[in-house]
Amino acid sequence: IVGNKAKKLFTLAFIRRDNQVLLGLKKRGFGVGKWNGFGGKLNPNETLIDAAQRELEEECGLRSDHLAKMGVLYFEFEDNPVLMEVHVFQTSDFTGEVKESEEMKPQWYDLRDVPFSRMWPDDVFWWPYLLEERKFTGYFKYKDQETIVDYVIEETAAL
Ligand SMILES: Cc1cc(-c2ccco2)c2oc(N)nc2c1
Repeated sequence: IVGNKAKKLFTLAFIRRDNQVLLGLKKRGFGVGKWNGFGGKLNPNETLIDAAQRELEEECGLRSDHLAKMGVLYFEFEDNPVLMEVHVFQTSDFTGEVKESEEMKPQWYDLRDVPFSRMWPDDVFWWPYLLEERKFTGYFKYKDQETIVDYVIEETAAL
């Protein structure tokens, strides 16, 4: 399903604490106005973990040496040649103080109150895997930032 489009790597990290998850409200740029995990593009010569750790610290002030790989999500937009390959990480083992950045306004959410209506529409399909610590691989084709026209999600043995 991922054909031969040019793939661009991104990271996405979720911080857990007790029955809460830390989300960030994107203040500008891609996905502005949506709550999401923390992440972004890789710099040249950066590994996925390096990039995930860097973006986490830049966007919310927290650091972790224990980011566990939870899933890979592929996103494409109908009118866009790029295939986004987003590597999803999670940890409850972190240090530092939560701080707002220019990119993100962080806020703790109870897992029973996750604001899915103000997040990317694909999240409802894979968050159950994330919360149950089950590895997943997903593919979502978007028409626009609110409309999914096609998707596949599956549990993945090894990532
Ligand atoms: C199309 C799209 C992109 C991202 C993304 C970009 C960088 C990191 O993640 C998403 O994140 C989530 N939760 N849905 C997403 C959809």
